[in-house]
Amino acid sequence: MLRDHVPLRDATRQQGLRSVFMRAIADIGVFSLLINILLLVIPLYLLQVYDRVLPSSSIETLLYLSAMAVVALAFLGLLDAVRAIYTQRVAATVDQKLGATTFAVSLGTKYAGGGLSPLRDLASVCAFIRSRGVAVLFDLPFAPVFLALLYLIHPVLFWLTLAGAVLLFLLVVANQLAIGRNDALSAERSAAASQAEQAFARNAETLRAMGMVRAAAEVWGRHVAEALTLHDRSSSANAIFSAASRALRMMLQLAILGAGAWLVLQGQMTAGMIFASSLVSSRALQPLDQLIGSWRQIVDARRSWKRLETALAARPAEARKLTLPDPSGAITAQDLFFIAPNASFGTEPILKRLNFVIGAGEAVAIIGPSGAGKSTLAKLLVGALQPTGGSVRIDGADLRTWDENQLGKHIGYLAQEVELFPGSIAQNVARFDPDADDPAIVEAARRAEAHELILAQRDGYQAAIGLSSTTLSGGERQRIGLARAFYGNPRILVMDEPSTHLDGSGEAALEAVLSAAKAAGVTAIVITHRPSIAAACDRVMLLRGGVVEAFGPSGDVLRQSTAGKGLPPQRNTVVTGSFATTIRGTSHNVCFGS
Ligand SMILES: Nc1ncnc2c1ncn2[C@@H]1O[C@H](COP(=O)(O)OP(=O)(O)OP(=O)(O)O)[C@@H](O)[C@H]1O
Repeated sequence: MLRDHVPLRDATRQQGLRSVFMRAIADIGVFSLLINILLLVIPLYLLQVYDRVLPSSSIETLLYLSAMAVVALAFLGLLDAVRAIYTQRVAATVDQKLGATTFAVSLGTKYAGGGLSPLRDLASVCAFIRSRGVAVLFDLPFAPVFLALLYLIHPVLFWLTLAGAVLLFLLVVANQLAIGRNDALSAERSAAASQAEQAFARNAETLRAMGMVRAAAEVWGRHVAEALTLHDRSSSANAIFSAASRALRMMLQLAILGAGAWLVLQGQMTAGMIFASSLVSSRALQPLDQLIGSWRQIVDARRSWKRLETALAARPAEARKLTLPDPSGAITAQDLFFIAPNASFGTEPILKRLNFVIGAGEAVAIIGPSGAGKSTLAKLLVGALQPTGGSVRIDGADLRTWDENQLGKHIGYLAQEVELFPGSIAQNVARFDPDADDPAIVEAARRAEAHELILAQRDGYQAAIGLSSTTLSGGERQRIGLARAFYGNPRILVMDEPSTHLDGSGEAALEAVLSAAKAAGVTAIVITHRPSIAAACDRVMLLRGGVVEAFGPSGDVLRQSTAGKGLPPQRNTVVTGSFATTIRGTSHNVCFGS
């Protein structure tokens, strides 16, 4: 569970991980050293049996040697198991230390993995740490030690094995060249397939209703097919190189045996040395051979780690922020400027140097045509987006200087698309606060006029919301989202089109909500296309093309917007009641529309 993870603000987090790695490298290094020493047991045993036991026909020596070898091999097995368990623990520690931060990074907007989740990268790194690949890397430095031993047995055997090692190394390089690019492309295509799958699954009903299932399957299938083709290509190459390296190793073993026999015939070696050197030579080459088998996993893990490290490093430093006095709710925008983070050069900014002040306890409606930047402004005001330039200040303090956990409790935000999360309705209303008390949940629901509709659900407040929360209607979701925004009596309430799904009574309820908020001194900002809701506010801000075109008492601004005073000529507008309504996508003028 997240709560078991180290808190995000632990300043020593990265340092802690480094010390875990250093300690793990030292400990696994010691285990590997002992394991590799014990790997010499069988060659030594053979040497002793051939060169001592057989010439002396001593059963006693044989039994004694065998007992020693069995004990040593049991110890080897134990060490191998301990090393494997230890690496599992290291993986669990990495997961625990980075889990919460990685989760927070995954909530960020853009990730270098191009669709890959940082959590998937963390999982891939941890899977690698748990795998045999780590043991291979730790065994690799002992290969030269085995080579040196061979030199002591006979230089010819050493040169022969060294030549084999060079050939195996060339195979490792060729293997990487053959599969490296394919693997990267295959990962990209898999990510695209999984993105498409998630998007299609979220909108399965639309796909079915409009007969798009086959077309969607084709789009998804294309990505999967490309990924599989690339994966198959690199897997085939990897299989060929693995087989070639195994064959090469066996041939080398044969060559060592042959060369050993020749050296015995020349009187330069004993018979026992033939078998001992064959085993030592195979130990020297084994890590290189295994390296080819584990290569893809090593490369994947390295790539994942690099991406993760970059993303974690790019996270703003989390120095402890001073707890400021609770906000009264005054908002100031200073030269507020926003351009989409991934925008190409020359792209028009979404918001262009906005300057305004909203007093504590004021109710402000933001109106404007589609694409004016209203939702973007709402996100900037609640800190969901960071401004490209300028600042948003709450009670005079830049949003960036507030402790987000402290400020978050005083902000209620209802996004345009209300998403509820898996859990009960009560948990959703209480923002998953583990210490939430029931009266506060009910109070928030009542203020959002959601209490009755929640009670009408089969399990009331305990009703479970699934992954897609489709059992609730759009209006029900919106009211529960509103209750969530009200939870904890926030000082600032930002609602992005809260009336989208509301019927006439819902709209009246929303007006009542606004009046109640005003009476409680809450700063309420509401983005709306409904004239009655805008009229219920103290002031109205008319936003168009990323600039504030008018900001004043609601009556004045609403009159100005309906009269089209000072605005470009109207096109395709429909007059409803006393207000002109935008037909989306065609009008450039009037503010109210569906
Ligand atoms: N992440 C983004 N990347 C690129 N462009 C964006 C991004 N977010 C918003 N935009 C663009 O910024 C403009 C303003 O969007 P925004 O959602 O703020 O408008 P809006 O006034 O709330 O519109 P509506 O009334 O339709 O909800 C739009 O043209 C939109 O395409």
